Amino acid sequence: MKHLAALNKYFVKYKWRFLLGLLFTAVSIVFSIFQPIMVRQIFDLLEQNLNTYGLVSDTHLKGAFRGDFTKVLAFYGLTILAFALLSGFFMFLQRQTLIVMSRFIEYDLKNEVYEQYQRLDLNFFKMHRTGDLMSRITEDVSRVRMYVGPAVMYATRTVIMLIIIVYLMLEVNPLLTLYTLLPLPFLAVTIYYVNRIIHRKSERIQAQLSGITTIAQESYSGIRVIKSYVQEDATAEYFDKASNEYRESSISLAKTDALYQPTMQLMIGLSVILTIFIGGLQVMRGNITVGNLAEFVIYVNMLTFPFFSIGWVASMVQRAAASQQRLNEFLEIQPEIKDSPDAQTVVLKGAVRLENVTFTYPHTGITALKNFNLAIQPGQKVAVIGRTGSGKSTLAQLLIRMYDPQEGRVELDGLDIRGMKLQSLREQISYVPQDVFLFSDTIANNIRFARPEADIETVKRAARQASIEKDISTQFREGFETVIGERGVTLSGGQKQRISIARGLLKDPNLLVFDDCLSAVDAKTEKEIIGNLYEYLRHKTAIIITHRIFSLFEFDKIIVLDEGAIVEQGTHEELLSLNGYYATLYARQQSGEEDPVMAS
Ligand SMILES: Nc1ncnc2c1ncn2[C@@H]1O[C@H](COP(=O)(O)OP(=O)(O)OP(=O)(O)O)[C@@H](O)[C@H]1O
Repeated sequence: MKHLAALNKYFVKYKWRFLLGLLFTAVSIVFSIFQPIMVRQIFDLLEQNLNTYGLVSDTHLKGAFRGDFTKVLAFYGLTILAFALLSGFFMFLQRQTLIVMSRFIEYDLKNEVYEQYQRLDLNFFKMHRTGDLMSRITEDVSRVRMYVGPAVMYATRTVIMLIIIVYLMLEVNPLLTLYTLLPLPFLAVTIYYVNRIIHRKSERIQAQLSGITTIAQESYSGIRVIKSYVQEDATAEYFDKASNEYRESSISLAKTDALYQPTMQLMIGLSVILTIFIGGLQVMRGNITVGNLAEFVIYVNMLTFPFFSIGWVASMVQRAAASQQRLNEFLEIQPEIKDSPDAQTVVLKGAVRLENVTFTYPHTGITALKNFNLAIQPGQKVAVIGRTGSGKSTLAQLLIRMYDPQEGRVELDGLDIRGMKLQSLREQISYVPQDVFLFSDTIANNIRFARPEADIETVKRAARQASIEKDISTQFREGFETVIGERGVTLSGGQKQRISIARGLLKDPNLLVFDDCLSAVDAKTEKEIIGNLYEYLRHKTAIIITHRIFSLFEFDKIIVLDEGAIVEQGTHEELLSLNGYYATLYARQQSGEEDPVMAS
């Protein structure tokens, strides 16, 4: 329960809505209480007057008596109706305040969780599964909403109702009150346990459903592989097995559900029978009136839902507490990569320096860079070449401070990047990653991702520089407004890479890092892009990570990485004359051979 205390700030934030909600609840209950009181009065009136009515023999007098009595009954009927309407109206207001408040809190909480996701560093995401991350923002938040909304609402209703009704009942007859209330706690306990069983079963069904969804999703996205390996039957069998398990669980839940209602009805029925039986005896003894008995029967009916909701609310609160505990733990995580208190905003010119940098990925223990040194002057173009897994991408990740090195320092313009504001640092570096990620949005919006205010001409210029403009305007009917992604057009690997390059170019900073982002582009287009880049990068610093040697591009420096350290460096000519790894790679590339070392 203590975990739920974290939500109190929201009750304070929405205090007026909350207090009004409580007031409406109380008013609605007060109006509903009049109904049994009025019924009691009608019964008592009937009891007292029917005997007298039977004794009257004069037809004229009998008629007048009946007329008056009908008027009284009509008055009571209309009053009960008016109170019921008023009670209903305030119940409506109660939901409009308390349930609406819970929706506001849900919205705030989702934003809080989402903002925390944005704050956390890459390491966190590497260590958690996407499914778990998604369930925090969906399932956990909605379970917590059940606490701040329905649970609070029903709990308040139950408490107020119990106090008023039990007081009224005790006023009439304490013994009858005891007997009437006796079965109701059993009802609450039963509901609590049945709810737990239902919840456990629903959880299992939910997990199975998400398993089925994953299988279906993978089958759709991997349909080409499935078909080409003729695995349709095997995949269908796999799906069938998962689907069958889901069906079994659903049937089991349906059985429990089917028992739920009748059990409840049975308990309520028992209560009513007990009330009538004990109450009847009390009436015969003259302790209470028939009106009291009728009043009690209505009270029992009015109390069943509150008792029912005790069990329900208890399991809701329990679930919400578990979810809130997970959320609290998550919200308390401090990202390792964050602004230091004295972090500076910088304007970068593009000087890069890595000094004795050693970096080990925390969750795998793989040391990707060892005692690494590199110095780049503003405006220089540097190529980074090396076999797969040699640490090239890691170098890029360290420059944009996705990770901090365990040893050594990374400096830009002579300043340790740990002393710079993260936003300022990342805003001034264009990083074109190896794995392209495009959003399900228009091509133009994908390109202007870093600068949403960029006009279409700027977008087109960036596309032209990345040699993708022609493809966009000639191949897609809606040009730059074409939506890409699941429900839009599918782009080729090379097209995606070039859109990603255009996104990086449009940002237009002084320092650019291209991480093997021309691997899916054909030789002719590659030549074209390099030609464009040559001009674009004239006054900028660029680090181009690549598998292939761009002999057309005159690099100030080419470094060859192996196992996290520089093994060769120099200009193209210098490296050729070394006759080492670079020279071998160049010779293979010139003769059109695949590089066996690279592919290893
Ligand atoms: N996010 C990560 N978490 C853990 N280990 C990683 C991560 N990224 C890379 N590594 C490991 O660090 C080493 C260097 O990887 P890196 O991605 O820097 O190599 P690379 O030279 O860019 O390779 P490629 O050319 O295949 O992209 C590899 O052994 C790799 O397995």
